[in-house]
Amino acid sequence: MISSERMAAVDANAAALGVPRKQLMESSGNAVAREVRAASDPGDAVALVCGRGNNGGDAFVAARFLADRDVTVHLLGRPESIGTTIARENWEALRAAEIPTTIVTDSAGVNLGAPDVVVDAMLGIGIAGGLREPARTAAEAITELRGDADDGSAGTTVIAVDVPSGIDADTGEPTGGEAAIAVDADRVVTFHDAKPGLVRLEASVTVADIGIPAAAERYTGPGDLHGLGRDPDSHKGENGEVLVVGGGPYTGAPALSARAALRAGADLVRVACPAGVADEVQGYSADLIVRELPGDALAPDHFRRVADLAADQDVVVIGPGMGDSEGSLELARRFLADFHGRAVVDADALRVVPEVETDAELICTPHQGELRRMGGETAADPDERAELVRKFAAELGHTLLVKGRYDVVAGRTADADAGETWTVRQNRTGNPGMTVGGTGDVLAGTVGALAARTAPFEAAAAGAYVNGLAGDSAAAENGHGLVATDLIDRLPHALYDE
Ligand SMILES: NC(=O)C1=CN([C@@H]2O[C@H](COP(=O)(O)OP(=O)(O)OC[C@H]3O[C@@H](n4cnc5c(N)ncnc54)[C@H](O)[C@@H]3O)[C@@H](O)[C@H]2O)[C@@H](O)CC1
Ligand SMILES: [K+]
Repeated sequence: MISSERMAAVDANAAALGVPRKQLMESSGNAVAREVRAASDPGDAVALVCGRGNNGGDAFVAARFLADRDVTVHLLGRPESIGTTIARENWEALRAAEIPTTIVTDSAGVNLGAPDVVVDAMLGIGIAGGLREPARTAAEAITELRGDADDGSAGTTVIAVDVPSGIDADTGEPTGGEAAIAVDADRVVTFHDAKPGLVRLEASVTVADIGIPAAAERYTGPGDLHGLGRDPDSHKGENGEVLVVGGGPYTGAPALSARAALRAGADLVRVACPAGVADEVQGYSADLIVRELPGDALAPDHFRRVADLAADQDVVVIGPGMGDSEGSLELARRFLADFHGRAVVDADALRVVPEVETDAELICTPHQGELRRMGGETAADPDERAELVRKFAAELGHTLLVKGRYDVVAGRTADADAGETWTVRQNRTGNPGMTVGGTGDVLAGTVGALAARTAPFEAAAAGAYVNGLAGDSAAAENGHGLVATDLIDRLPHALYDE
């Protein structure tokens, strides 16, 4: 089962793996043609009713695969207004092949004749709101042709491409509201994986394999960055306020996390650190806002102050550079037990996570050694390791990002029917040069900034991906001599250039 949002991400990941959408469209169209063939005989009349997006594009391809049927392609809208290059190219291929087409510019122009089969390729997962004209009138015409399937009359068979037009693939409900018009299909050919909304329809559903490599789902890719876009009208603070709690024995770590959070797009980042190191932390960058806690190390009596500072933050990053003194660990314990928000837990703070009962949503970012210390297991085989991490995340009830040559990210994803499920994804970006100190602090800050804008699992997956990309770009310039600060400056590029 896959949501339309995830489907779009997987599609982008497939393109990055060298399987572009036009290739997928060829497979989708072929699958639609197979379904038409199964529902008709040679010579039968087939009307393909097409919108101007890629859903229509699938049917343009299907028409080429139906040479022995009497096909007519009805385009709803002017050819110049076809919205995507690949759909337009397939439209032009139809014209060049002299396959019969008609152009329907308004509702009065809807005339589907009396076909044996109608292919509904008006709208797929790109629909917004209720069906607009002329799609609305065409949907009514399709319903009329289909007749009352229950009375046994041999009406026209209606085959929907991906999802019946006017239906939300995620919910199965009409996109224009309960009473809105949508196509009633006999069959649906959907692509790659079942969609949650389709199981609620009466239509029979075929899931067609269109050649999306399993790696497009198993590994993070550019699609995992969807949904992180900033709203151009947003105000200061709306793109995230992050509090980094750390420092004491080390000063660089909290500063690296905080600067990474800024570069990953957070608007305001504060560092709460012991007063004894505050000047040094501040000295790394004028961009940082430093809040001092009395003494030289994080301690239990900082609890109230840290909780107050955290109260109005989107995300807290706790752990970088705090060390493992009992007092500092006790502060982490108390803070996490009391906290209700979202936090990235890194470095020495990780070891308290299994001991703490909390309502907070945690994203834990251990390396293999820290994972073991938390009670998690690891394995040499990547898939086995991924499954162990998935199970451990479910057991902890928190998102895990386990760093390694392939990072493993496991977390909760919502599934309308199954309730919550725990999913795992791996990340292949990054390189051996990143074993240098500080890259983990950069990752924690990056994930912190992203977790202010998207759900924990998505933030962890996207963070691992961009951190590795930034590392690869740093390695391209500095080889194995790369340092953690090289990554920070490359984060915006990794996140926002496609
Ligand atoms: N991996 C994927 O996601 C794949 C998707 N494919 C196809 O691509 C489809 C999605 O394509 P698109 O994203 O181009 O979107 P659609 O083709 O579903 O719809 C976009 C078009 O519909 C118009 N539109 C939107 N809402 C409307 C409304 N309420 N009334 C009338 N017109 C409306 C838009 O202006 C645009 O022209 C899928 O459903 C599937 O059929 C396949 O080609 C292959 C792989
Ligand atoms: K459709």
